[in-house]
Amino acid sequence: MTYSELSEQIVQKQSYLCVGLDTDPRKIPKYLLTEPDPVFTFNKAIIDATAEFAVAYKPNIAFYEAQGPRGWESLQKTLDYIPDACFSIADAKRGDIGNTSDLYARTFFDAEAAGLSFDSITVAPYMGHDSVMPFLAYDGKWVILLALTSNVGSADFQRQSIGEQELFEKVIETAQTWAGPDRLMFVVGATQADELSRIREIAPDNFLLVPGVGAQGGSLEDVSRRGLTAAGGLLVNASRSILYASDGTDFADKARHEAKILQREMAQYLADYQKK
Ligand SMILES: O=c1ccn([C@@H]2O[C@H](COP(=O)(O)O)[C@@H](O)[C@H]2O)c(=O)[nH]1
Repeated sequence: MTYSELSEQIVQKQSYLCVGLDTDPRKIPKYLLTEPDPVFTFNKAIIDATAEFAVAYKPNIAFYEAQGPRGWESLQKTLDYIPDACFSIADAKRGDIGNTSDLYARTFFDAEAAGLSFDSITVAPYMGHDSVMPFLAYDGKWVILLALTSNVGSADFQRQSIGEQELFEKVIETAQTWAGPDRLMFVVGATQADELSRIREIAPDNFLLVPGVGAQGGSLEDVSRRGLTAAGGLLVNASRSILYASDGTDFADKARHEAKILQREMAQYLADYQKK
């Protein structure tokens, strides 16, 4: 999916909601466990219930890898089920020496390798340019680089000063020499909304993937007021608050309700941005 197609989806749906598919068999409604593939059955219902309000879906790969071969099968079926109009994100947080990153990129981008062809993958920047480049070798695919993450441990390294900058700023600035905003996004936690104005100064056009609203307590309003751009520029993720809104037979209805609440709020922030 291109930058302008993503931006058009945001306008069309009046939403920049990314639904995180962090599907844990221990948390899904018990009655689904008798299904041949409970994780896929759950994801299918969640996607059907939320597609009207979401522009992106983000399976977190850990939840699938933890299930072994069955998990990979659920992941592949889930990716195939995500509507073409929606942006898909493999939240895999990969990155290694180039030789190895190349295989990670093949795994998530080349359908002929592992059966998966995500639009994008999250990548850790710690090993530098040659660990990221193999992901950028795939035309039309996106790298979403961890910049300022939502967890408290982000202070350990990402907030450390190096010269005039903090490390996350250096990551954002340097990575922009590797690819343009049409191929490169950054992860910025919703819990870090205070830093968003500063981040927008150094990355005015890049989309930001923003996890941390809902279960982690980040404010959608703060993120939106500081992070929105003319193209939208945000994908705000919510996983647990949508997926596990109910553990009963009404789980999909409740998920839809939660997604709709977030979309309604987003529509308001988009309208406010246009008026600025
Ligand atoms: O900084 C980060 C980077 C990634 N995540 C991931 O996003 C979702 C958040 O889930 P919630 O249930 O909405 O809290 C999850 O997959 C994380 O691994 C993040 O939270 N923060």
